[in-house]
Order: sequence, then C-alpha cells, then structure tokens
Amino acid sequence: MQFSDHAQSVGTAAPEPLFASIADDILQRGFSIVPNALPMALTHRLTDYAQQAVGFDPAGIGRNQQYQQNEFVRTDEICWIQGNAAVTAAWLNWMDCLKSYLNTRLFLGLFSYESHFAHYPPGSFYKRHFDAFQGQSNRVLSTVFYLNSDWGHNDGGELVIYPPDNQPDSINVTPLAGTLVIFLSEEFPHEVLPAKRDRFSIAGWFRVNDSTAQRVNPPN
Ligand SMILES: O=C(O)CCC(=O)C(=O)O
Ligand SMILES: [Fe+2]
Repeated sequence: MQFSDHAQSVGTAAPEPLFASIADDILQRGFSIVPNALPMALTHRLTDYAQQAVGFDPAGIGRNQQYQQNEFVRTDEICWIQGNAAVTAAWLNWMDCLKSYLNTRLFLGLFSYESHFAHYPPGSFYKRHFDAFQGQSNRVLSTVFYLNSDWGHNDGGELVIYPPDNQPDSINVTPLAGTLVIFLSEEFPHEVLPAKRDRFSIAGWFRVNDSTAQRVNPPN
C-alpha cells in the first residue's frame, strides 16, 4: 500500500471542542476516554498501516540501560513511530496539536511525544503496571489509540484502568478503532487483558524536558 498523499488529505483537522473536553477530563479525573477521536479517514489509514506495513519487534520494559524483555510482564510486539510516511506524519501532527492545546490550557509544559505501534497476537497481554514512577521518568501523560475495526465482547484484550490509591472501581476499555485513552502516567496502574485475536494499537507518551548539561532530550 502506498502513502504518497499529503498529511492534509488523510484529515488532520483537530476540533477544538474535543481538545477542550480532553483537558476538562484530565483536570477533573486524571484521564479521558474518547470514542472516534481522530478523523475517520486517518483512523482507517493508521489501521491499514499497522496491519500491513509495520515491522514489529518484541517489546521490552524500561529504557536504555534498564531495557529488558520479560515475557511474564508483556508479550506484545512494537514498532516506534518516526513519522516518515504521510499517515504517521499526520498522526504525529494531530498529537502535536493536542500537546499545544494541553500546554496552553493546563500549563503542563509538555515537551515531546513518543509513540509506537503495538501488536498483541492472540494470547498476548501486558500485566498491571505504571508507565512512570514519581521522580524516575519524564513521561507525564500516557495515550493509547486503538486500531481494531471491530472488537466483540468475547475477544478479550480490554485495557483495565485501576483508580489511584487502590480504590475499588476499575474501568474496562474496549480496544475499538478510533478510541483514544489519555491518563496521567504516574497516577493510574493499568493492564491489558489477554487478547483472543490480533490486537493493534498505538501507545504513546507526552514527556517533559529533563535535559541537563550532560544530557539533552532530542525533540521527537
Ligand atoms: O494497549 C493498551 O491498551 C495499553 C498498553 C500499555 O499499557 C503500554 O504500552 O504501556
Ligand atoms: Fe502502559
């Protein structure tokens, strides 16, 4: 499949009311769950791209020196997004608009966004985890965008978001194409239940700048 068209033609228009409601949700609850978040055409293109064009590698845990593969924790495979196809450029552009909006509304100081496609083959899971630990990471907001054009009750693979402080009620999210989930990375433990079918998504993180004199964050 060719992706020679320009980002505009896959529809990058990002409605401000949508961004406003995401900001309100984050302010009030620390998370937001939005069905049909992106323009339909862009969701379709990303879905096709994930299923046909992506070279996946087994996922690991941690970054740099701490990076390790652990099949007891997660069994998905991933491919980091560089934005060198029109469709992934349109995705990064949409998330960049969201970043700017959230910075203006919530003063979060978000600096960059990193994201990867993820493929959970049948039987795959990601056990309960935090995406960031206080003081140890510059990941502030986690995002998950789903790329499965239909997903039934019996297909498993739901995202379970646990409330902070071990409160009882958790939230199950069906990984249906177009649904965008955003949550504060340090606040919400979450897990992916075993998927019974191939399950595709984009996981991403808005980060703050933790540059020091020794180490400069590349803006990705
Ligand atoms: O795919 C999902 O629903 C969540 C994935 C996740 O938690 C992660 O990649 O850190
Ligand atoms: Fe996660």
